[in-house]
Amino acid sequence: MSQQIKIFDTTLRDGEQSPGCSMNLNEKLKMARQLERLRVDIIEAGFAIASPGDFESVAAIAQTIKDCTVASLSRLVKKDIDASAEALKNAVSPRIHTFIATSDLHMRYKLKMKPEDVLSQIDELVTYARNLCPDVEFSAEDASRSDRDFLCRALERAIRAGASTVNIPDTVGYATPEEMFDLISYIKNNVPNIDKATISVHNHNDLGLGVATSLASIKAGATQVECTLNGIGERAGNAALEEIVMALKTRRDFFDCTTRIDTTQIYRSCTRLARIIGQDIPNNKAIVGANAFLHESGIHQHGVLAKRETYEIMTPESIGIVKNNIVLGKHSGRHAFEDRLVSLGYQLPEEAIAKLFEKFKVLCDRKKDVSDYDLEALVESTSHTPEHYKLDRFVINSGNTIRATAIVRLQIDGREVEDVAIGDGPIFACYKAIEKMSPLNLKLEDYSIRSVTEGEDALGQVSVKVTCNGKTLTGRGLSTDILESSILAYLHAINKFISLEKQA
Ligand SMILES: CC(=O)SCCNC(=O)CCNC(=O)[C@H](O)C(C)(C)COP(=O)(O)OP(=O)(O)OC[C@H]1O[C@@H](n2cnc3c(N)ncnc32)[C@H](O)[C@@H]1OP(=O)(O)O
Ligand SMILES: CC(C)C(=O)C(=O)O
Ligand SMILES: [Mg+2]
Repeated sequence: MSQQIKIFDTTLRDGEQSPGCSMNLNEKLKMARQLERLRVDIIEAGFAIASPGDFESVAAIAQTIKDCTVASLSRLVKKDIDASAEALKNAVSPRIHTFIATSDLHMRYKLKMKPEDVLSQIDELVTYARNLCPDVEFSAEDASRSDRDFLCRALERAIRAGASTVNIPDTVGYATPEEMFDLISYIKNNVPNIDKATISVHNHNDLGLGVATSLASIKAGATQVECTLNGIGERAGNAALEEIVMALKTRRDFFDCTTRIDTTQIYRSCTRLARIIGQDIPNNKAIVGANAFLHESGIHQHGVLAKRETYEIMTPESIGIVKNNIVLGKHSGRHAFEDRLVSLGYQLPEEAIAKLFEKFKVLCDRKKDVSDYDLEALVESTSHTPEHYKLDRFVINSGNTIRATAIVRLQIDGREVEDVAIGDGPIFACYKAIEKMSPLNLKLEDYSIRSVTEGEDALGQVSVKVTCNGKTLTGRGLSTDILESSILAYLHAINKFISLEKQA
């Protein structure tokens, strides 16, 4: 019988450790609901001790998600474990995930602990975690660079203390696929009672091998794999969920493994994440890149026309790319609009649908046909952040021989405010005018624009990264006018800062 592999998604924890990928509470909840629809087995919701915001997100996800286990990360430290247990107290299926490094390098220079003390800490604190939660995962950080026999002793002690999952991370993406295969085989043969625990892997992508080492580990007998959507994560990222899942599905003949994943939710999950964090998926990204199912050259086109399988090993439909024959536009009514939202996987409250329908109608005046991409962009860019700063209107004077001048009028908490500024280009003139109206000390770190759809009336989505008081947040704006999208993106980031400050 095929082996079922558990998919442990850490987009909201390790993924969020990726620079510029921070998400606020609403964004994390939105992603967690999507991960539930994707049917991952475990959602790592955060690191509860890390900050009040992280604690709150773990607690909210634990409370909301019913069909997946919800995990919170903790160092092998009492107060971290307590924070995880507390944040997870309302979860249907909670998991405390606790870790400590087992490599000489980490123990000596980072933890400044003797190996024997690490083992005692495993005995004491895995037991402590197990008394607070029936499901405990233990990770041996930097396992792939650890002394194998010491690693086996650490895993043995963790299982004896009550861990039901032992995770063998390739923390710095150093291992080759063959080495990971050997390591998992060695652990299976040398750790007493290993059959009482699920063997998991968590592989990083520093050498671009994260997916390959994960698949090799599965081949050797690991039955849980930790991964993230789009492969986001610390440094070069983690193994990409969509690549692992589709490799197992497409090459079932080779791996003989299944997952619980609804693969038709993959495309939606990856694009939704990309929109939320404001990081585009590269065109050539495996599975979900824009080019993944395109055929450019004549010989390939000829082959695909003759028989699709000549150049396609999976179908776009299998990851949820669907063509729709009902065209949404200015003459569409609320029923068709709502129906399309549901088919795109959005279950929204009445007021949210009503607000979106209004925006949809405004968009229809500017755009002939509204595609699924437009609609998704509209939903994703509809801010759940209270709009303290709202755009009223703007006027720009710009040209190739003059510096740009922008007059921007805002509603700030209902008050009308206007200012003017000169800048290098129209966008930066607008940003300067906004900065003059705000007491915040804002610094634009990154700006990117992309066309969400095609044609003259395409929607332009602007993503900005802005730093203020040591925090970096992203903002997104969407419009058929790129100057308007740019202003909306900046205001979105400002509104997020203000909401964060009000929460603190
Ligand atoms: C491989 C990974 O992805 S691990 C997860 C990485 N993620 C994060 O670090 C994000 C969240 N982290 C944080 O918010 C903070 O680092 C906190 C709240 C956890 C700790 O903050 P601080 O108390 O200020 O400590 P700081 O981060 O500077 O240093 C880490 C401390 O934890 C210790 N530590 C690190 N890992 C572990 C562990 N697994 N178990 C026990 N102690 C550990 C370090 O030795 C160091 O101890 P010291 O303060 O006695 O020198
Ligand atoms: C905390 C552990 C599982 C981790 O993220 C790593 O080792 O990369
Ligand atoms: Mg990691």
